[in-house]
Amino acid sequence: MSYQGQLITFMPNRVWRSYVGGKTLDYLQNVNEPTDSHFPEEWIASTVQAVNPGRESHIEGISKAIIASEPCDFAQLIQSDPNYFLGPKHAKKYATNPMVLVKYLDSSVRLHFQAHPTAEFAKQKLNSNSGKAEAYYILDIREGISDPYIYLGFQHPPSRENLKQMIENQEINNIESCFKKIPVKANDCFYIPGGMPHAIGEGILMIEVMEPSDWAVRFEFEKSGYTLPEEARFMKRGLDFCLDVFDYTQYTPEYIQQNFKQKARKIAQYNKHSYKESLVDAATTDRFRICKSTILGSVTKTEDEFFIAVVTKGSCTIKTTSQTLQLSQYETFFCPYGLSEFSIIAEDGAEIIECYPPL
Ligand SMILES: O=P(O)(O)OC[C@H]1O[C@](O)(CO)[C@@H](O)[C@@H]1O
Repeated sequence: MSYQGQLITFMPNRVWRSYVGGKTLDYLQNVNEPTDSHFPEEWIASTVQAVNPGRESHIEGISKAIIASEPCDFAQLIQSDPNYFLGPKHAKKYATNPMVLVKYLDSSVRLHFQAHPTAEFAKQKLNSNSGKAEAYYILDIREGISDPYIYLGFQHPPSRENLKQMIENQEINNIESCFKKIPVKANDCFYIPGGMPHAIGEGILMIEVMEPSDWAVRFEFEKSGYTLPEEARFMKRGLDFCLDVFDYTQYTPEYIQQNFKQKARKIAQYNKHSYKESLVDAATTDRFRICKSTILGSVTKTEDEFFIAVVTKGSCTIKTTSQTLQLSQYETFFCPYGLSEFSIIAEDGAEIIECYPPL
């Protein structure tokens, strides 16, 4: 088959969201007159369909792979050969679900406050195998943003009753004062467990890695002049049900920096200046893993699992037995399980973020 022995690349796959952004993604995708819009995200190698209440007629989220120069539904492609794409061990455990979702997220406004269920909550109460733990790898900050930040966990936790009242009355200033800004900069990586209330600040370009679901408790209803429909707020289950999703623990900013900001750990040395680091692994979560490969010169890479990759710095050429692929900064690819060895040449250096499923 024409996909064998090759890295998989994709058509652009922008997804509608209730907040705005995406101008940088427009620019990267050579769109005429880049502008911020309701398409602030690009879903990468995705087999997940977006849930956008009110837009059910638009089927979006699932990537189109490019196979023999033709677009091809990525979920169907994996279903046609899960042992090749995902590997027999993964396929036995998770069937055709890659179990990891990767996005570019490009915010021009602060996102609405939200919290996602843990996998345990999703299994017990939502009849779903996945919650939505997530991780952010910060790529860039827009010009003019002097204090890039995320909100992460309550620094001044409200009681459940108090939170309920603030949400019902949409007391956004009071909700915001439950948080302190957690500063972020390029190359930072944060882990956001299910249950943790959060909001991504304005002007941030990031790779977001998460469990493969679109579950969200959105507790701020209006953003950029758009009001979320009722069914987009509380997972169609009501506020009381959703108040159980929240982690009400008080986390100081120092605790967040020490415990949720990831520390890179070297796990392989390819040559003198080329190595692989782990950013998110079993020490942090059992939901997905993230690594970063830094390549200078020529390296032969052997992997015994599939991954979704983004070239975050520099550029490189990747050679397999049947393909030579030139990749520039911010280009992406999927490496199938069946492609166990390939070489990467990066004379001027490259960094690649690699996103892996749970073990
Ligand atoms: O509420 P919306 O418009 O679906 O946007 C939610 C976005 O926020 C995130 O959950 C990040 O916190 C993204 O994964 C998601 O796409």
